[in-house]
Amino acid sequence: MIGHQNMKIVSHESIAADIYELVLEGELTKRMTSPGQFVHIKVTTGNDPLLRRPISICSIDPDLNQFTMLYRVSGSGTRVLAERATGASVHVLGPLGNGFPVDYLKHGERALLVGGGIGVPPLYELSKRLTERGVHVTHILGFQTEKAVFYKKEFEALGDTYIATVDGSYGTKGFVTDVADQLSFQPDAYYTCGPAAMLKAVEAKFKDINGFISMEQRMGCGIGACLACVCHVAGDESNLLYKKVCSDGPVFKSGEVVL
Ligand SMILES: Cc1cc2nc3c(=O)[nH]c(=O)nc-3n(C[C@H](O)[C@H](O)[C@H](O)COP(=O)(O)OP(=O)(O)OC[C@H]3O[C@@H](n4cnc5c(N)ncnc54)[C@H](O)[C@@H]3O)c2cc1C
Ligand code: FES
Repeated sequence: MIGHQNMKIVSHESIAADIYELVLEGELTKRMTSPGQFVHIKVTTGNDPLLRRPISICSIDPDLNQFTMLYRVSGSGTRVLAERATGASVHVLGPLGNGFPVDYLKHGERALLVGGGIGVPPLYELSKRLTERGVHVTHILGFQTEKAVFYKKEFEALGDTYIATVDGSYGTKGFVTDVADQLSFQPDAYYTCGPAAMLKAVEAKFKDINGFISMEQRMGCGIGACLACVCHVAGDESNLLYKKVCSDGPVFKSGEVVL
């Protein structure tokens, strides 16, 4: 159920080029149950910027009432967020949207998790949940360059982890699909989050396998009221049917929406 709360910053640090790890504490954490959901953050106590920023839930620790987000500084809102110090609080609305279906796969089955850049974070909590169920996970994580790589060790602790960088400075040179071409097994399902071009390529590559795709779209309200985030339903020739990424997604079945 959606709630909102001023949550305390218990840790906030830079972990890669322009990438920050932010740990927040508060009772709202107890409502965070599904990996792939996101929160809508008010980055300051004032009105500039006015709009909240959607950020994925990366990891949940219900015992400590804490959850972790990873974000990239890309514009005015995330720049302000990066200046918030440990001990301060930020107002959080969430958890929002529908996450990845963890129970789709059974014990002993194989999941392929494919993340690109700032689409990697929600796959971490997902991977934890899948491994807890006895699902074998393989991760393919794509970044621009070595300095942008994050959470490699964390993913390696859960399953085989392959890194691709566009400039070849770390891991395989190229895209996540270049690594996927070399896989020696066929996954029972795939889960993916990242830039639209990557999602399209992954969906095309695994067209015979069921997959779950988390979309990133510019958002306003985050709760299904403003229509800022709509995307078209696949196969709808009238082009009149749409889904709201914030409340119908952000996770959709492969082939469900136009990427
Ligand atoms: C469901 C979801 C999960 C996301 N998870 C993460 C995450 O875990 N880590 C992370 O770094 N980023 C994530 N993003 C992208 C993140 O929301 C944007 O990078 C961020 O809002 C940019 O804000 P800004 O102030 O830096 O940029 P600005 O360009 O100043 O933002 C201006 C406006 O555009 C919106 N906006 C800009 N870029 C995006 C974008 N790519 N997606 C959605 N809205 C955008 C902002 O929310 C704001 O309303 C996610 C987006 C969505 C939709
Ligand atoms: S952001 Fe308002 S409807 Fe999705």
